[in-house]
Amino acid sequence: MTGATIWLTGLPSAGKTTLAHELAGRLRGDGHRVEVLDGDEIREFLSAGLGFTREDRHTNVQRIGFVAELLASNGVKALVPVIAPYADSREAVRGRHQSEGTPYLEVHVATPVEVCSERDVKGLYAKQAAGEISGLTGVDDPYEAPASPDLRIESHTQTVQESAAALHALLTERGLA
Ligand SMILES: Nc1ncnc2c1ncn2[C@@H]1O[C@H](COP(=O)(O)OS(=O)(=O)O)[C@@H](OP(=O)(O)O)[C@H]1O
Ligand SMILES: Nc1ncnc2c1ncn2[C@@H]1O[C@H](COP(=O)(O)OP(=O)(O)O)[C@@H](O)[C@H]1O
Repeated sequence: MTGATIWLTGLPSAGKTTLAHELAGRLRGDGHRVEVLDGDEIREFLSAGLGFTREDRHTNVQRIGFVAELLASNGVKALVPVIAPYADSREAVRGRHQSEGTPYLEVHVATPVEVCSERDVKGLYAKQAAGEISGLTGVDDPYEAPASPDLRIESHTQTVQESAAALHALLTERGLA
């Protein structure tokens, strides 16, 4: 089966992880090999020691992009729910896939910051508001929204199932599902 990297970029609490796992379930049900490269897990091992400076985020995204491409070039659907806030970091990952001839899709989970901060799945927005942390993406740290993603998901106007169905439809359209 053809592998591919599907990168879900967006703010904290946008819905990246939820959608990655929902899509993973659907793809596995259809017999695809799937890995979800979750940002939090990667930061415990592969990117242990990295913080949230621009440089560290870039390094983190390049490492994850490298592993995703290895998996994708071996027939795996690599689903990557990672913020990746900088356009040049994302472009470098896309370029690596292009030069290897490996399919790559960029999905912007475009939930507005107001909705994300209400969801606040991990309590980060509250901590930032209380002055306990700083440098939170979308609040007091940059997020460069993709100019022309393969798909933009408005998760605040859809159920998880509807968003996952839109993602699945994109893969089908590209001959990947
Ligand atoms: N300052 C700050 N800014 C953004 N995110 C923060 C921060 N501190 C901790 N976290 C938590 O770390 C997760 C983001 O890690 P990523 O590897 O996806 O980010 S990045 O691409 O390297 O920017 C992110 O996970 P998600 O909420 O799933 O997006 C956060 O839970
Ligand atoms: N259409 C949707 N797609 C994804 N998540 C949604 C959607 N609608 C509501 N949510 C909720 O938003 C939250 C997103 O959290 P999470 O997936 O952990 O975000 P992220 O990985 O981007 O930080 C979850 O509680 C999820 O149930």
